[in-house]
Amino acid sequence: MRDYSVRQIIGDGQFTRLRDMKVLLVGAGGIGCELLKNLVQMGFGEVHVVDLDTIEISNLNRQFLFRQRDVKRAKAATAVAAVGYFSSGRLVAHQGNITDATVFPLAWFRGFAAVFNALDNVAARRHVNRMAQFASIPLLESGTAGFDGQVQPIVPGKTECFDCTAKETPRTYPVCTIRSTPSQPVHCVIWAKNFLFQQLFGEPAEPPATEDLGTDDPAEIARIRQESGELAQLQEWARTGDTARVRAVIEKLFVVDIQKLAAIESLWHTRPQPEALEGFELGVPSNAADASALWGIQEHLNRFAASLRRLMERMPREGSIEFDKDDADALEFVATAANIRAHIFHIKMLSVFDIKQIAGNIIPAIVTTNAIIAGLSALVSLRVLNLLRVMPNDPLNLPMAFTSMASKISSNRYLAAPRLSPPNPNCSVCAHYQRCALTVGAVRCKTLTLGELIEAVQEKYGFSNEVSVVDTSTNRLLADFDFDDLNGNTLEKLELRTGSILTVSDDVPSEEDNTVRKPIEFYLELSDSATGFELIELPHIRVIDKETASNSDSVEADGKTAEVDLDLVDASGAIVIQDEEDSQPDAAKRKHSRDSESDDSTSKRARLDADSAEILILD
Ligand SMILES: Nc1ncnc2c1ncn2[C@@H]1O[C@H](COP(=O)(O)OP(=O)(O)OP(=O)(O)O)[C@@H](O)[C@H]1O
Ligand SMILES: [Zn+2]
Repeated sequence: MRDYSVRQIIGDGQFTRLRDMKVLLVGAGGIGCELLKNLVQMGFGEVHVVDLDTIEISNLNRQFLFRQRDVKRAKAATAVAAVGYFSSGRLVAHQGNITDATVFPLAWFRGFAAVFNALDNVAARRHVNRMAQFASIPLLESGTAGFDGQVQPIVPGKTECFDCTAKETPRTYPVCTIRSTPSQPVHCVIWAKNFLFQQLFGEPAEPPATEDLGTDDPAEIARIRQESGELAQLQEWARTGDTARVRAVIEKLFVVDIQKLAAIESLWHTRPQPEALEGFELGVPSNAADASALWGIQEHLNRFAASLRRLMERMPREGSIEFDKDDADALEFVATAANIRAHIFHIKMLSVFDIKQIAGNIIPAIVTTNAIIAGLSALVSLRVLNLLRVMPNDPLNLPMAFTSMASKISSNRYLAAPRLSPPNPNCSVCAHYQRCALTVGAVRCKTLTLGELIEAVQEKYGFSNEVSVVDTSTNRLLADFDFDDLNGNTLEKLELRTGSILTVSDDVPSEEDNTVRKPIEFYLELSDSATGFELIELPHIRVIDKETASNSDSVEADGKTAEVDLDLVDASGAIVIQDEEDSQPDAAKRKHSRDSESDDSTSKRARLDADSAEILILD
């Protein structure tokens, strides 16, 4: 009997519960295909799979539910069809973007016993995390990067959430390191790809502001500015496909510019001085082009000249060329330019293959890591769903699993399972606010004004007369203690709809009990079925005093409005909040101190969780 093993592990009674459970899997890629197979084999009663994408040929090497004939078909439906023949439960596929609140509203999330994330980007992960918090359902978050992988169980209110720790943003380098003082191969690759290739063949870009150059040295700033001006000439040659100028371009980039740079003595007290390629010769590229071998400088020069010529020839036809690692001319140009620059600056040269990985921001997906992580995610879910009776009263003792070979968490073990942390009191997603859904009839939305809503909230939860209301989903300030211009507008006019998140906060102590209320986030749901003529039905939640809710004294009551810069008004009349780090949650901006053990695992996790498309592997 197929269920035999699971029944043995969790017992017949618990297996009956599992058979009744409906779970959601988001993402049917590398981890998702493995996980779907696991969930079906475990016997969950109903599994829904969401994926927005269709199958690419490059997915076939690791997304084993897909075959050649499936290329271009929807991932979710194909994956479901592939496991259908051994499934004893109900399977439902959805092709769509999980962040689309009209297709996947909060009410829909509420129907699941647990959500499994098998995504590849931070934005979607963050969205599902927030929905799981609103719906109060456990989330099994997972991710892999090469040999590293991680599973984080998130139990709302009990363990830290995906946003409790800052996620790494793409790595950036000061302009001066890239343009003047490279010291690592990656600096040369970025110069070749993001600066040189972009300047010669890309859409014209704004020059960086002086304060962004990362240096105060006036001679160096003047040189960078002059170099940019001289590039205009090179751009003109590239744009018009003037291939007679190939030699002149090389002369400018690798001789004249380097001589000028070498002459700025202040730069070379602590670094080796670059050496210009004076008297270089150009020859014919050799036929043997092994991309994983290290070529000599002459071969690089020959190939740089040849790829430059080919790209120049394309320019009059194509207008501009965007860097694409799979465009052979573009890759050869960037790889050879990076290595010639590395040679000049006495930096190690790399193979074209290695440069392709760096320039394409590629970390190879390892099918075994995906399988291990999917297996752990499925196993941990038994604990999260209380199907295993092991220390059920200690949610922090759920294993958060890491593979550790590459992340060096432990040199002796491949897997590490550190204890979970409780929610970070400063996390804007799981701790800083209280949250609940607010259902308004679709018809009522056309008449209900913002002012009426504010009054109802004040009355129900004991807020003062000076509340502020922010539409967090679009970052608009709708009302404030000295901004009530929109109070007469209806929710419909304010373009509030299903999926809008309204944050209501207050800094003034309530008259009722002289305490300052913790801000509330309302997830707005418009319902066709909600009728009734009463104002609105506000959910019953216990409104906690801000001081008791948070034991941190460094946090302001309202992280969002505290950073408002009131200078932009949108079409609806709302004030657009100019938040310096829009994409970062409040938690990400604040330092979160922890003990050293969890610090270590946290920083590892931040690295693993970063959007894989944005990670740059350096060594
Ligand atoms: N917002 C989203 N809504 C639904 N599915 C998503 C969303 N964002 C990403 N996904 C899906 O999550 C899956 C992640 O899988 P994986 O990391 O293996 O990436 P991939 O796109 O399949 O592979 P690769 O990036 O290497 O081509 C993909 O199938 C992707 O379509
Ligand atoms: Zn959190």
